[in-house]
Amino acid sequence: MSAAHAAGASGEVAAPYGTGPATAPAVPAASGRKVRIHHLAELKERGEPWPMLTAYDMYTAALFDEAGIPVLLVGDSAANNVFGYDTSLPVTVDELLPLVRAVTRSVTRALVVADLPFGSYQLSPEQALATSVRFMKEGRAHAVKLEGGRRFAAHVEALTSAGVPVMGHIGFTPQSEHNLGGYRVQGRGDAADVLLADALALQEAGAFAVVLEMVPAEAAKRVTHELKIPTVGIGAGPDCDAQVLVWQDMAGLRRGKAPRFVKRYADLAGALQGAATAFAEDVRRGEFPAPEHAFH
Ligand SMILES: Nc1nc(=O)c2c([nH]1)NC[C@@H]1CN(c3ccc(C(=O)N[C@@H](CCC(=O)O)C(=O)O)cc3)CN21
Ligand SMILES: CC(C)C(=O)C(=O)O
Ligand SMILES: [Mg+2]
Repeated sequence: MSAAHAAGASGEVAAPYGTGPATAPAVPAASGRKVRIHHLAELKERGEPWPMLTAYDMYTAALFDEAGIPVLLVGDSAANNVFGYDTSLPVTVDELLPLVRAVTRSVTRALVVADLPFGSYQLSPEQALATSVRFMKEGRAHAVKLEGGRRFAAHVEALTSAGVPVMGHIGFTPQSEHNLGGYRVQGRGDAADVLLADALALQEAGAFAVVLEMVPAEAAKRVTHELKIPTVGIGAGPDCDAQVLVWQDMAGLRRGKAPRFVKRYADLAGALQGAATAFAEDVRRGEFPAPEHAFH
């Protein structure tokens, strides 16, 4: 895939789902209708994989929405990818809320999921609900996501009972990186049974989907087949019902070594740095502004 194609410059970004000629789309792709959680369940039934990306601001939210990404995640990975922290642990609800608000303001159809940050839900189901209500009321989020399996089933239950759709997240859970001993694959060998038990508990508690991060492809395949709700993989192989990436990784804005599970579809770092360098040179040479950029 060319960079121009990947960036949508050609205007022919691949239709991501449900656009077969005679069949009604499972997700209201170009119709302008809002994506709902039942659409995602329908995609699983049809065996149609769907994409999810993070978004943290207006332009990315609007572009990804127009590109037909049905679900956007305002990740707590904003810690790393917006605020410049070295882990996702320090980011707060007060830091994430304005990003969630910017994204929900900028989409017409994507389902926007707000990631609950470390410390904002673990204390109790009540704390999880209070935080989620802020993301829904102030951020206008459509759903929330939290990390953890069986131990968080009560939290998920409290949210879904209150009308808050919940996406789970198991496998490698970055908010527990110090407990898990760093960025490591989870669910190898016997731990695959733990992964499945956690996934089933989240489904039972009412989660509408579950992220599987950095788990062996075989374990993710098993969980995907055992669950009625969709699995969303990141470093979890090809058999998940959906795939998610952090947008700055996918678009090559973040520099340095990307995790193995990342595929780069563009070189935004190169493009942006090239633009800034060209602008700087123009100004230093007195070539910008030209007459057409000035008022006469
Ligand atoms: N930009 C970005 N992308 C992400 O995918 C991401 C974040 N930030 N922040 C929050 C979490 C942290 N994540 C990460 C970050 C790095 C690796 C990583 O470096 N993985 C290596 C080592 C794996 C190993 O040691 O087994 C890899 O090669 O995949 C994995 C997950 C996923 N999330
Ligand atoms: C990587 C995704 C699943 C995430 O949780 C985040 O971006 O915060
Ligand atoms: Mg996250």
